[in-house]
Amino acid sequence: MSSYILELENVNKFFGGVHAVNDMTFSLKKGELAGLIGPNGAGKTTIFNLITGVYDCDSGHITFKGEDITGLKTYEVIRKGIARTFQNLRLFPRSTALENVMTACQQHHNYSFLEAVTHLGRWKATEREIKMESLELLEKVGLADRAYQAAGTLPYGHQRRLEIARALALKPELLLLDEPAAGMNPEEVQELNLLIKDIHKTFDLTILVIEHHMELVMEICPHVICINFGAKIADGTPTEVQNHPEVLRAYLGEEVE
Ligand SMILES: Nc1ncnc2c1ncn2[C@@H]1O[C@H](COP(=O)(O)OP(=O)(O)OP(=O)(O)O)[C@@H](O)[C@H]1O
Repeated sequence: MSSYILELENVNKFFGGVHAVNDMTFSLKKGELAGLIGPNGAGKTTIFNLITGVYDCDSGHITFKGEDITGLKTYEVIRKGIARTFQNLRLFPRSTALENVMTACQQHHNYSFLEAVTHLGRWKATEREIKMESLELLEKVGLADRAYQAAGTLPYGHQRRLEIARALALKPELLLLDEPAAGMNPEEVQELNLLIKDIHKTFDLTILVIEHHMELVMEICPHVICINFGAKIADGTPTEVQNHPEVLRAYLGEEVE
């Protein structure tokens, strides 16, 4: 069996005339903390959408833990052990932070429809368990004191942390983070770096993080993949990628942070 947890093999995706993902091939080893970088419109989010079944690949294969997951529906991909956060937050803004996490936690617990509507049987004990688990996750991401606040009223940086807690509630083996630092100030970015490193270790996760800013990725990811115009242009250590002529060219005219 392959030692890779995730493998993309010659994956292609077109949107009309736009070749958004061009013959993409890369692999992640189990337990890696890897970064996917590239300029605006390079195809990073589309790759996440292909992995998570939001879009179908036009050709190529995606393998997770040795199993071909190409063409699976999003809920099936989640059940296999892949969770993600979104560039544009997808929280339930009127629900509390706790409720947002509990909703995701419920995926892993069983009680019947009848038990749910009557609040009898396994329902009470399970709900208690889900609440405890969710509170622990909120604590992990530094939001314990915000548990009962409506998600939509949390500061932006906190909402991003809440999205991470919600993704962790799905108990993934592979976590995909789509620009988790977007909209954060430098201090928040530093705190986020520590959080990503911490959850990577604590939850024994493989993490792939999309980042437009090189600095964040270079600081926390020992493995970096750089793409431009849908195609991979570099794949290696931060130093290898940072000094790669095509990467420098891709970022030329953009601020290399
Ligand atoms: N649903 C869609 N329909 C049409 N074109 C799309 C769609 N999604 C993405 N694209 C196009 O595919 C290309 C890659 O977009 P994508 O969002 O994956 O890039 P990105 O690297 O994530 O960019 P950013 O850093 O700005 O988020 C772009 O040209 C984009 O306009």
